[in-house]
Amino acid sequence: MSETYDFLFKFLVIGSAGTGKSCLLHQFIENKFKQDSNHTIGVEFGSRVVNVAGKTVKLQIWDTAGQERFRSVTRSYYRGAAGALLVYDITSRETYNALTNWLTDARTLASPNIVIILCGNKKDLDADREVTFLEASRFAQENELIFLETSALTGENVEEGFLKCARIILNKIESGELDPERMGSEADGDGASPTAPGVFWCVVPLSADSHTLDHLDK
Ligand SMILES: Nc1nc2c(ncn2[C@@H]2O[C@H](COP(=O)(O)OP(=O)(O)OP(=O)(O)O)[C@@H](O)[C@H]2O)c(=O)[nH]1
Repeated sequence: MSETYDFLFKFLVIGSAGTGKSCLLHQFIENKFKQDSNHTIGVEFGSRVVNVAGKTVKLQIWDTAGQERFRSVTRSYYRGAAGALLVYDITSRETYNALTNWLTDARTLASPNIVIILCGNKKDLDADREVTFLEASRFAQENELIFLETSALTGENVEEGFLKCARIILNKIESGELDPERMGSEADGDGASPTAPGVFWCVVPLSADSHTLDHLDK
């Protein structure tokens, strides 16, 4: 089925294993919690068309495996991403401590201008919290990230995270701070323009249906 949209944004979901990346994507696409989520092998993919500030935006979202052994594979999917959800688990300091490495990867392999939303996931498990809201807010401020605590289980702030990211990218395009053509060329690394007018940083197939979850490398 054909669909029309004004912009196409490639998004990444990155962060350590077990933080809830696949569940966040599933909640955003399917509007429900993914029971029995297994470790992602390589990369999974989902897309959804949303309305942001009067524009139709197709989000193509790449959910990457957090396990170290897949790092070289997942890194190859960063190119051309306009936005990212950087996820840690509020009940695991280890996943919080790994954020700097993930951030470096996103800014070097995708783009220094990539818009990143920091998600402290599993907000529903407040009793087991190892990372305070305040320290993560400070980290976000120091690293120019937008910060939200989310719960893929209850759905709290999940929609907000993806939509906020899309809105910021759109604002930057409309204010001229981001130039889709120029950034697309840089991100693609081959000097080519985006494939169609209004398609921003498109390096992914255009044929995927909206509201689907496709499994790659599985
Ligand atoms: N309580 C709670 N559990 C969650 C939440 N999100 C995910 N989980 C659980 O956390 C575990 C890991 O979730 P996944 O979504 O598979 O984690 P991931 O980050 O995709 O993991 P990798 O694919 O290995 O990188 C699963 O047991 C989920 O049920 C949440 O918001 N709250």
